Amino acid sequence: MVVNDEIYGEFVVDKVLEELILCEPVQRLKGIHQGGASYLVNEKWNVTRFDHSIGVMLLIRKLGGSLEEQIAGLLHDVSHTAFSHVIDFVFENKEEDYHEKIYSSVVTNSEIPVILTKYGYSFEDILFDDSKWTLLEQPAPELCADRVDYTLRDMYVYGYISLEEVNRFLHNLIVYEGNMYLQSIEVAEWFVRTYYKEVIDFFMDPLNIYGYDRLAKILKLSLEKKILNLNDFLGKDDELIDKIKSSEDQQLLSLFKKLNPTVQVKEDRVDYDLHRKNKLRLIDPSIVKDGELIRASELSETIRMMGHTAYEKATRGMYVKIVDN
Ligand SMILES: Nc1nc2c(ncn2[C@H]2C[C@H](O)[C@@H](COP(=O)(O)OP(=O)(O)OP(=O)(O)O)O2)c(=O)[nH]1
Repeated sequence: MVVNDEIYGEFVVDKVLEELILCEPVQRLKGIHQGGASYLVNEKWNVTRFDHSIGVMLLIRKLGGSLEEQIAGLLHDVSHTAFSHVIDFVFENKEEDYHEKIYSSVVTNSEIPVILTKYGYSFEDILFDDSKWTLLEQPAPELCADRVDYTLRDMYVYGYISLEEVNRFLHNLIVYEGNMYLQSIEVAEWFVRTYYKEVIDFFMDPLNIYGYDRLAKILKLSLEKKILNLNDFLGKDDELIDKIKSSEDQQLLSLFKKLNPTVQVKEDRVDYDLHRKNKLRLIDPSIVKDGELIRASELSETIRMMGHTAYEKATRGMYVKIVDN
């Protein structure tokens, strides 16, 4: 099977990956938007968990990761519920990790174990201990395939960075003692700037904050009214919307009308209708220099400044005034 990705290019993938890509739990991710409510307030903010999962798998492969780690990368988000992280706002889950809590049950109850067993792999060994996949996941503030892919993909597709810049970054990325690092401080500065465009400017864009708030309210109310049950969240975004709309509940229908791309909102810290904080996400990648690892912030005043600004903005949160909805 040939997989074509707009960031990493074209690759022929192994039979086991092909079967996993085509299985229902992975295909379902085509109907789960990466940015949750984002596509409802801006049609262009439409990256899916499928695009990201393929990207993570290919980035691991590009960096020489094993087939097992590529499998773990492809499947790492398979338990994301409809609208991705919006569920964390429905349940006021500050760790934003609902999908991780249900991961083993979603995988175990799917066809994934049978596929992996058929190819001689143990699904528990590959999928239930991320700590051995050092390219796939690393605690912040380091880089890892998950964090790098969602940043490059969202920022490239939404028009904030060019493919040329992405390629310059990818050429600078190396694997050292099993982890990914950068070699140049200039490239580290570019990535840190891009990461904060993603997790501060984009996540905290007043329109995104508004979309998350409205959609979380709609979903919460739909659960309370028993129009949705928790199992429905294992379906796709559109299926949930259809189920809510077909209930013909007037309160929910009128809330939905106010969730659309013509809404106008702005930041206003004095006169505001909503305020929200996201999980704090900070980045400070290590650089490999003469066989030694040095944190980028130790080498760059610019990176220290960007970190302070991001910390301030994230801990203050976003105050949103609804201008017209
Ligand atoms: N618009 C928007 N998108 C979000 C928000 N939170 C997460 N996302 C989307 C954008 C990214 O593509 C992606 C990042 O979340 P993931 O579940 O893929 O990564 P995770 O939270 O494990 O990343 P981390 O370890 O914290 O770097 O999800 C949010 O509050 N607003």
